Amino acid sequence: MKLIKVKNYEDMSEKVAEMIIEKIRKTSKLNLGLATGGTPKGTYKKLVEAYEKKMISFQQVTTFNLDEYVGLAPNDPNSYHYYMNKSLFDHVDIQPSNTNIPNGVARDLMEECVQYDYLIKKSGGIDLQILGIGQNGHIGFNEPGTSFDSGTHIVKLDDSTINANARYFNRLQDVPTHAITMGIQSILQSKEIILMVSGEEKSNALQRLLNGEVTEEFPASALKNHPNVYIIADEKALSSVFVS
Ligand SMILES: N[C@@H]1[C@@H](O)[C@H](O)[C@@H](COP(=O)(O)O)O[C@@H]1O
Repeated sequence: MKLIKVKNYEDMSEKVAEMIIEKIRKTSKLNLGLATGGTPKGTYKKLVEAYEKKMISFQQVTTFNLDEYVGLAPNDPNSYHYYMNKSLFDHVDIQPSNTNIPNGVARDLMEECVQYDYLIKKSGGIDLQILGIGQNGHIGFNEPGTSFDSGTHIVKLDDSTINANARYFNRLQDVPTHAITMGIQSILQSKEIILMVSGEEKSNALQRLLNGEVTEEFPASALKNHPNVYIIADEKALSSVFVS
């Protein structure tokens, strides 16, 4: 894992947007893995700005999102479909048919999981995967204890995740209890991974990732088994990290 230190959220967003822009320019057909949550929002804003300045086009980009809440339809303002449309897809020239997000209201959720992994495989795999991290070390919605061999699957969210994500909902009771997420193995199959970490509330997770052991009890530690991971972390996120 290569650690790139940046000053703050703004610089992290800028840096990751630059890395994505470079990839889009260099690759004739890019499969881009995307994350949601507060962390990548600034990056999506920078990508929209770059598109508006005609610096990039998304015509040749296909996207695969990591996860979606079970039970939230695409037009639900708290769904990750809605988030992606409002944060990125509605503002750039990506073909809607090239955007993929697990369907949290699929009639057969198990089948949806199988089909999602099949779709990624059929498209040639993900070239670059963007990730955030949960305070408990989750990536996507892979909670502690998830097998490193997991493909896309349905998860019951940890109470700590429900509490952490409640800030995006009107009421705690509105946060779904389950989600559909790409598995650890699905994530590790990506050719390159960028993990974004910003803010003090992520500093313990980053400390454990950098200095702790590889264990299914801390899902992000699986990234240590991948040959091509960049961690872009800001000063607040690095505030608990012991430098040896
Ligand atoms: N499923 C998402 C993750 O993909 C995200 O990386 C993480 C951190 O979210 P945030 O960036 O809002 O802190 O939690 C959510 O639960």
